[in-house]
Amino acid sequence: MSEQSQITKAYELAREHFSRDGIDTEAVLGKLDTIPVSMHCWQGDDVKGFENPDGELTGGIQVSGNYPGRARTPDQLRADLDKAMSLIPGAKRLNLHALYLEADRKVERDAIEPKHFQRWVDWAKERGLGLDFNPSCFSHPKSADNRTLSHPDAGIRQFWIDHCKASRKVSEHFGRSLGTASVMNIWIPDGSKDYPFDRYGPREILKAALDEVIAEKISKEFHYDAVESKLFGIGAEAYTVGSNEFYLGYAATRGTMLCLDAGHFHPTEVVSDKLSAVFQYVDRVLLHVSRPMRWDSDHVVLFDDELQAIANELVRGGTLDRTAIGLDYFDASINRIAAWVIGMRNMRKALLKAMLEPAAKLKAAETSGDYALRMALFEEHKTSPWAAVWDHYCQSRNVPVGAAWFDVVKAYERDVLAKRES
Ligand SMILES: C[C@H](O)[C@H](O)[C@@H](O)C(=O)CO
Ligand SMILES: [Mn+2]
Repeated sequence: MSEQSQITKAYELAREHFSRDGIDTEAVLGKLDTIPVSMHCWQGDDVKGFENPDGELTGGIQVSGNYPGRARTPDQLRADLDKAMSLIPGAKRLNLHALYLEADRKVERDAIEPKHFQRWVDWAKERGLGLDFNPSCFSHPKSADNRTLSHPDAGIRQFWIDHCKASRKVSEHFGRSLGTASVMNIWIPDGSKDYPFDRYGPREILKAALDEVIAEKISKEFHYDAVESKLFGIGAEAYTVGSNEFYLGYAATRGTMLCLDAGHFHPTEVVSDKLSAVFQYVDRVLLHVSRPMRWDSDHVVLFDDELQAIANELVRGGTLDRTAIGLDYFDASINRIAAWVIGMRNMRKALLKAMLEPAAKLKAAETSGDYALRMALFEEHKTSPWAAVWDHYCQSRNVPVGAAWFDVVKAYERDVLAKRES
């Protein structure tokens, strides 16, 4: 029997298995197809961008590793994205940072315009992709002292306010051009290395600055604002202006999205437990799915317990429609395209596995207080034939099944990446 027929046969058995719990796997796969995952452009070039690629990465985030083949031009990055996306099933978006503009001369951040991203828009349109956006408030001389939107100097602060305002115009242009709203996430590195005297003042300034940034109404048909909290950064260990409490309050009172980055909390805290809490107060959430390793290390997303717990929460809580899922990590120590593919496939795998849970039985067991049954069902689902459904999903969506995608990445590495300057 051919491998293709084996996959189909295994799927038919799995389909029967899940139908016994009233789950229609075809309907699940149809739904899965429609859930977009936003792939972050910055995994492809170690967060360097095209404004000043030789500049230093600042803002308390770090890329480690020196694997050859990094994209050095927008065309190279787009080619790498195409290759990665061809190996990932389901709906995808691309998440761009302002650093990835294209211009024939230097454009200051407060002067970026939609035209500097038009080639990205054309590329996305040809592929039927949505675009998301981020102002880049780091890796710049004006962010050197770890203050941007909360800067005490009104001139510097205004520069960053204007950058964020200009970014909203770019984001709106994405939404208008592509017919799908762009989510624009504001993350700033503002904080301090050691204990500050004044924790209140900078937060008061930040609140006013953000209010100025979002003052102009933009239709949600085209654009959403999101704000991303953080616990600490390198060089900002003692105090982060945009903390979780700050942004939760901001999003709840201003009606913006709240961005939860899986690496931005105390190591024993998990985003999966926060979702059902914040959804009581904010309408929409942006997820930065990442993998912290002892700190906000931005490791490649694995198919691990927390990823599954995040997906379970979105499915069980019925909040998928209120969530924008994006990835956020940057690993320069391995093939960068493989890093994208692994994380993106894992995200979708976790969503699929969550959608195949015997939800009705689990709910009934919990409601009736039969916690042993609940535990048994959880445990049995771990080894249910969900992986056969995943293989069929990949096969039927014309992307490689199993690790076959890795051969494609290796061939691309040999034929394309290895020929790039080192
Ligand atoms: C480059 C990203 O915007 C950045 O990683 C941000 O989202 C973040 O998580 C900073 O720690
Ligand atoms: Mn993030």
